[in-house]
Amino acid sequence: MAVEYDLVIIGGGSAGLVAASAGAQLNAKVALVEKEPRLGGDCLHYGCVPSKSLIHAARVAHEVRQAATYGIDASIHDIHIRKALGHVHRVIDTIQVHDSTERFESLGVEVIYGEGQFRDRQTFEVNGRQLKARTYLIATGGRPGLPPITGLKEAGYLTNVNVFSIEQRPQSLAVIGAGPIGCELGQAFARLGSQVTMIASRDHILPQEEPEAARVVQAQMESEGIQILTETRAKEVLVKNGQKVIVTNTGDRVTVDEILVAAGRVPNVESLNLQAAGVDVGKEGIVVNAKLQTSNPKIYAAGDVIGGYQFTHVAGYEGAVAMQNALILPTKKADYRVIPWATFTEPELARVGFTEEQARKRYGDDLMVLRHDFDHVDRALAEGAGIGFAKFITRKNGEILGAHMVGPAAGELIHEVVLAMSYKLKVGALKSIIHIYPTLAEINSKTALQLTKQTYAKNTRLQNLLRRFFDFRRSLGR
Ligand SMILES: Cc1cc2nc3c(=O)[nH]c(=O)nc-3n(C[C@H](O)[C@H](O)[C@H](O)COP(=O)(O)OP(=O)(O)OC[C@H]3O[C@@H](n4cnc5c(N)ncnc54)[C@H](O)[C@@H]3O)c2cc1C
Ligand SMILES: NC(=O)c1ccc[n+]([C@@H]2O[C@H](COP(=O)([O-])OP(=O)(O)OC[C@H]3O[C@@H](n4cnc5c(N)ncnc54)[C@H](O)[C@@H]3O)[C@@H](O)[C@H]2O)c1
Repeated sequence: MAVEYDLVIIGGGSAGLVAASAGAQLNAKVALVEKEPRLGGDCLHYGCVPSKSLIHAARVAHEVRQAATYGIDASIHDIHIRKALGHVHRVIDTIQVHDSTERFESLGVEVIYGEGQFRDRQTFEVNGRQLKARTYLIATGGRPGLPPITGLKEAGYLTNVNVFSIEQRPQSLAVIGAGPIGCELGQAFARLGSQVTMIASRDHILPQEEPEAARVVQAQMESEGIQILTETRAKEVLVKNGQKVIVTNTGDRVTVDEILVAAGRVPNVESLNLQAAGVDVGKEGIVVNAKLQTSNPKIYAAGDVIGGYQFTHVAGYEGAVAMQNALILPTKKADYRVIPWATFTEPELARVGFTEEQARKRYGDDLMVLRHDFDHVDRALAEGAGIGFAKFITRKNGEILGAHMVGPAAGELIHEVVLAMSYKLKVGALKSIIHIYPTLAEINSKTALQLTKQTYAKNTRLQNLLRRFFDFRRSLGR
């Protein structure tokens, strides 16, 4: 039976938009279904873009506070959160043009606004229309998860969905969850003048990261006046005298004006009637194989809705892989060997590949840990940013297994290592290219040089040989 579309994509966020634009440019007939009245998804409206824009405003405030260090008399009279959020929304509006309906329609994508559901394995119904496609891509993303905290709903709370629309800056803010959302926004609000308390379930913040790198961020946040309660879980929320009181498992009581919940994400699957389509859902989201096919091989899924690495760049990559498999032949496997990411706190924390612990489990003693501190990078010192370090984990032969950077511009600097890992270059390649002086990027060559230094320090035979060689040459007098 003939069908109307080559590909129907459900969800117009990072994964769906990449798939839609690439699919249409291949001349396939593509429809894109989006439940909100605009394209862009979480990243543009409630995630990466607003958070990084607010972080920028917060950094300006922080730098004004630091100005005296450089002999500049400056002070903050007031911080107008609505104006800071005005900057946030101007950035969103500017980027929205790139993700506009008109742009996608001009590429040949049929954009349909509405929330639909599968009727059977090949039919998706939206706005009373029955769409029939040869293949589908589900890219409906996720939403904030709500931990089981008694009284939280009744007391009211913020999440990344409504925090960028608040009218007033909370004088005091508790952040439940110390993952990337909690840390980025917690530090931003603290710098914008809120008294912030973070409730962290583990013994340090950012538990997905290399622990010693996460601790550098934690120390900086604490030095800025953020209170971090570690190994603590929010259990209950009470309302007293118009304030919210969080009762924790350790018996602490945190009294605040507002609560920001940043305690993980859940996939958007409920409204799609996936059972009718034969699509299985697991604990993390829609279950896919390496080619991003669901249990119904004509239906693909990509982005946050499949769990895994929940980043815009990964969603876009998965969208492209799924689109190619759906439209051409299902031969391409998603390759997660080299996936970088960064948390945009200050200092930034960036990572690619294994942590030291993961690498040790896999490679045992065939491991080198190379480290260089930013306080030995001249440019970092010049900029008053000599905090943090780079740590590369390699095999003894120089194969790079992972890299962790915490410090100024870490999210930019990590890309040199990403390139090396992607093209299977050994760590020596980072040492041997000439880096511009004085740049932050020198940290890459300086860290890579540690392999040579450590190897040489252990090789007493070579050291003795060289000593004798130079003794001999001096004895010749020429
Ligand atoms: C506060 C915050 C900060 C972040 N910062 C970063 C960052 O700095 N860098 C980074 O890489 N990642 C960041 N992320 C993660 C990033 O936003 C996500 O990984 C990314 O948006 C996932 O893209 P997606 O296409 O899977 O989902 P989304 O972008 O969420 O898109 C899903 C789309 O599907 C639509 N939809 C949902 N259900 C339906 C339905 N039933 N029918 C039709 N449409 C539907 C939604 O409305 C949405 O438009 C951040 C996330 C948050 C919350
Ligand atoms: N810069 C970036 O790339 C960036 C920024 C923000 C978010 N993201 C993406 O969004 C995803 C979700 O971020 P997130 O920070 O919400 O989730 P997360 O899952 O990384 O962290 C949430 C933390 O909250 C804790 N928690 C849960 N219930 C709690 C309770 N009752 N009390 C105290 N702590 C509790 C969890 O143990 C966990 O450590 C991330 O995994 C990341 O992929 C990326």
